[in-house]
Amino acid sequence: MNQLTEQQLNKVKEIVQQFTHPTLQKDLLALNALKKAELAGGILRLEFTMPFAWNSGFDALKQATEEKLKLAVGANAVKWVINYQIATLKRANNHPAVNGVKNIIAVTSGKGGVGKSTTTVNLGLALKAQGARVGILDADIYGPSIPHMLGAADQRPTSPDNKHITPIEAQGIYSNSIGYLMEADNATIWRGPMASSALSQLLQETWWPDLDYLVIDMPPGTGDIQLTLSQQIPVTGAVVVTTPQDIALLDAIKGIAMFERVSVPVLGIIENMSVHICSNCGHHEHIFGTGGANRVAEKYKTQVLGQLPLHIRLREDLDNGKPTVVADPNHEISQAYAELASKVAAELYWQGSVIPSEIMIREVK
Ligand SMILES: Nc1ncnc2c1ncn2[C@@H]1O[C@H](COP(=O)(O)OP(=O)(O)OP(=O)(O)O)[C@@H](O)[C@H]1O
Repeated sequence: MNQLTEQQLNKVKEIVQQFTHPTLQKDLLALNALKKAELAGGILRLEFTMPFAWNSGFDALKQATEEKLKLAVGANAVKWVINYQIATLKRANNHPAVNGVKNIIAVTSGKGGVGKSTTTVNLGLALKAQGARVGILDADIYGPSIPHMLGAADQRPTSPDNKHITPIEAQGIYSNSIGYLMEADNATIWRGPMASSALSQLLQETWWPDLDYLVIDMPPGTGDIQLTLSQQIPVTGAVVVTTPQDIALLDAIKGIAMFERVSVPVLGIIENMSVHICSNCGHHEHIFGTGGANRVAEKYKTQVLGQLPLHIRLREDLDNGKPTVVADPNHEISQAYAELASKVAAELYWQGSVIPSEIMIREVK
């Protein structure tokens, strides 16, 4: 039974409305996120529904408002509930959706070796930790490293109906990769014009479970394959991974230009190896310089979504098949990915337009 008086309910709403967070461009009431407020047996029960993965924001909300709420309604405790009804957003070039997949995030880089796969895996896992259902498609034909990074290199997908491939479930997310289908050395035969059509086929013919976000590790570079793929894949938004070095930044600019040419929205730049953190003493050192990604973002009217450190732990955990985000969720690296994931999920929502007919309801906690 709801024992809140109208006055108390208004007070609760006011406190919720006043909460601000970097991921919110509208307050929670304007977003229609507060679905229920009830007081029973001294416990205030608040139920929210959000259109993008928001567990970090929810934690911040609890921290900032719990004491005020208890005081306002005379409750002993607050029971917090968050549900997700993650929005499906408009896809580039109005492509039809991939079965089961609400939103596709393409992780790209203008050149190889900047940490695109590292970013894909940790971003995917961090999006899951933010409350979303996540898949990863490894489209990096030049080096399909995702199976190894997820500790699933020995697994092989099955095809129960001889038409579709069942993705591999590892670390709580679903993945598919050319790396699962053939030995690493043979993957190179996928180069050339057949690569892009084969990759589109892999995307379409994977039996994805219901996913809020499918993160795609795109092949590095800005050549024909990348261009064709960007045109073929129903991308919601692309992110460009770069390092602070000038040369990598120049390649990032080419990447941004390529997406603009094929009308794929660029969510922003992710600066990898932004600062070196010494694993012995924790000292932070900007070995590749500072501010470059910010300058490019400003010039090309985009934004820096996150800055990830260069840290030996990141590489070691990936080599061991247990990415840092799951191996040590409280590590400062994992915190940086959590921040990145909540920013990516929020930006996707705020920059996109919702396709109402494709909304599905799902309870998470
Ligand atoms: N921030 C980081 N800190 C420490 N090691 C990193 C970091 N980012 C990437 N690495 C390591 O650098 C190597 C290359 O990274 P990764 O495979 O992610 O690059 P990539 O851009 O996907 O490469 P390619 O484009 O050639 O596929 C890997 O061994 C990875 O563990």
